[in-house]
Amino acid sequence: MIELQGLHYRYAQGPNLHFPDFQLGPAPGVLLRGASGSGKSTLLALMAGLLSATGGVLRMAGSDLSAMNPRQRDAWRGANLGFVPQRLHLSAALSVRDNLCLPYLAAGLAVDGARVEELLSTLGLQSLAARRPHQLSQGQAQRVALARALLRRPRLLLADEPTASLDDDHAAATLDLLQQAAAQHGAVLVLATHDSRVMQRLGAVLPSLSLAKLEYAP
Ligand SMILES: Nc1ncnc2c1ncn2[C@@H]1O[C@H](COP(=O)(O)OP(=O)(O)OP(=O)(O)O)[C@@H](O)[C@H]1O
Repeated sequence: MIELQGLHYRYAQGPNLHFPDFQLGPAPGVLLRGASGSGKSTLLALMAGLLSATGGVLRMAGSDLSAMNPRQRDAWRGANLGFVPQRLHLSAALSVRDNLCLPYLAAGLAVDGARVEELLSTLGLQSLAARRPHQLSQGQAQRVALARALLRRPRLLLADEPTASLDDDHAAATLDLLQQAAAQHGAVLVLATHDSRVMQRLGAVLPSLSLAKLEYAP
């Protein structure tokens, strides 16, 4: 499902990041761990097909992303990936329900109203569907972002530092929700974090891919 071999990425004005070889066995997901600046967000962007590797192999859900051009990666992303970003990027002008319709419209697809209602229901958002994002708590807004990520039945669910700005109780609830939602919707969870609370809560359930100190190009 996920395989890294000799993967590296060089920023034009920055470091040459080398990622460890890795293969995800039969597990419900993986934790991307490492200190600040070790490359977690970069690896997540490579895994999401948003960046193109400088070299090496990156296989995700049966596809070699490193061999695709940007257009192929865009198509792959739409079909296979749900992304919960650190900043949720909900549209302030739209209701919760319309925020969930937006990805279909942006992709030029007909809105799957039944799927929108299903996610509103399974994520406990039905009573909030007419509200706008500023009328939600942070946890509720995060659930909307999670629902949005799951809309198109992704095989992979990527989350970037989902507990970064949360207190202990909300962090625990968010991790449980991500894990349950991924399992319920049949997606493999990839969670980037440097939060030790994530390790404490999910370390026994999910294997880790630990990023080491940066290696700069000679
Ligand atoms: N656009 C860029 N240009 C040049 N260097 C960059 C760029 N983006 C990131 N870097 C560098 O690449 C390295 C990895 O950054 P990255 O954001 O992937 O780390 P991270 O582990 O996600 O950090 P954090 O936990 O602080 O978010 C850092 O040294 C960073 O300074």
